[in-house]
This record gives sequence, C-alpha cells and structure tokens, in this order.
Amino acid sequence: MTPTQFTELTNTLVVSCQAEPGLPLDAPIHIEALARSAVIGGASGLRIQGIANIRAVRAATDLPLIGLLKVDRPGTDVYITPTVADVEAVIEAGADIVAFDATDRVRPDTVATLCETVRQAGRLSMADISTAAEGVAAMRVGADIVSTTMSGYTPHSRKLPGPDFELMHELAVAGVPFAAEGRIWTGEEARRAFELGARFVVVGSAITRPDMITRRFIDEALRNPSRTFQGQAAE
Ligand SMILES: CC(=O)N[C@H](C=O)[C@@H](O)[C@H](O)[C@H](O)COP(=O)(O)O
Repeated sequence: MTPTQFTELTNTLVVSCQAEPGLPLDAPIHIEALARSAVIGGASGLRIQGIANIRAVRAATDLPLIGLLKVDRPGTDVYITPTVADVEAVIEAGADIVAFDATDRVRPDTVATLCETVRQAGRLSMADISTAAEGVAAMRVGADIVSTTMSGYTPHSRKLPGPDFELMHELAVAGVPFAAEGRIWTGEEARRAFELGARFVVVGSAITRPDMITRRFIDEALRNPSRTFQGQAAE
C-alpha cells in the first residue's frame, strides 16, 4: 500500500473483527475465523484489536490489516492505541495501517508524534476522530486518513443512534479523506456513506458480534405486535 492513497481499499468494505473481553469470541482463534469468514464474503481489509489477534490474522491473510490496541493508560480517557509504545507494538504485530485515537482530549502522546512513529515505520496512519475539527487537525499533523470511529464516544461529539452522516458531510466539505465507521448496520447506510465521499466503509458489530445481532433481532421482533417471538426484550 502506498501512503496517502489507500488504493486497495478505495470503495470497498473493511470488516472490524473484535470481541468484548470475556465474551465467547474473545480469543485469537475466533477472531481469525471471523476475519477469514469476512474475507470469503468479500471484505477487502480487516480492522483488528489486540496484539495476539493482529498476529493471528496477519498470519492468515495478506489483505490490508488495520491494527489497534484498546488499552487503559493512567490519566487519560483515550483508549485506542494511546501511546507511541502502543503504536510500535501494533506495527510489530504486523499491521499495515495503525488506528489510534485523535480526539481532542488529554492524551499521553501527541497525535503528531503517533503519526510520525507510523510514518517512520513505513505504515499508514488512521486517525479515529469524533468531530470534523479533529479530522482537519489530524490531517495537518500528518495522518494519512481519518475515520469517524469516535463520533458519539467523546463528551463533545454528537450522540446518534446510527452513523454520523453529518460528520461525513463536514469532512468531505473540508477536503479531509475519511473512512466511514461506527454504527453502520445496513447496506443502505454504507451506500450513503460512499455517496457522502467515504474512501471505504468499516463495519464491525453488524457483521462480527453475534450477541448484538441476536439482541437486535429480538428487540425488532418484539416491537412488532402482530407477531409472537420467544425472546426477552432489552431492559
Ligand atoms: C468506539 C470504539 O471503540 N470503536 C471500536 C474501534 O475499533 C470498535 O469497538 C467498533 O466495533 C468499530 O469502530 C466498528 O464500529 P461498529 O461496531 O459500530 O460497526
């Protein structure tokens, strides 16, 4: 992959294969199986969390791999690849693209430093942002692309039940290259993201989190009074 172009991923679907700690799929063998299944289904790239998971998926495919590390570091709310050491670990595990939080919050290492670390290693940086201003700032300090990942997950961003299409529009108007990510559950939503200018679309939960998919099916069915459905409504 060549920096700033993301040609292999342009107009394609990237599947994020992640499992919450403690859930049954939270093991490298399962994450790798999810990733290989997504590839069979047509995914052009994968977004993988955790060093052991990145290693396992790297060994299984040559497709572009976006790596990240979710970790608690003292003194910060930033949890996606917060430090230079975390970036280096993700690179060492085999990621082609390193995703890290680039939101406007107290952080251990600057976004510029993280971008530079990725660049020096010959990889691409993906800055996870929650507002258009953060996207512009990340590109200014050297990010290769931004992703709308963090919209809804910072105190200062929009809280929406679905994808943040307004943020996508704002990024397009500002000329910021972006991936659309976060709460995309349907093909129609993915298509709209492309229409708004997304380079590629990242889908996670809707494809790789069976517990959430099951929950949605049950809730949807129970909302329809003309049918009976054996299941429990969410509280
Ligand atoms: C906010 C945050 O920590 N997002 C994480 C980033 O890697 C993942 O938990 C999400 O699954 C991923 O962004 C894909 O989004 P969705 O699962 O909604 O399709």
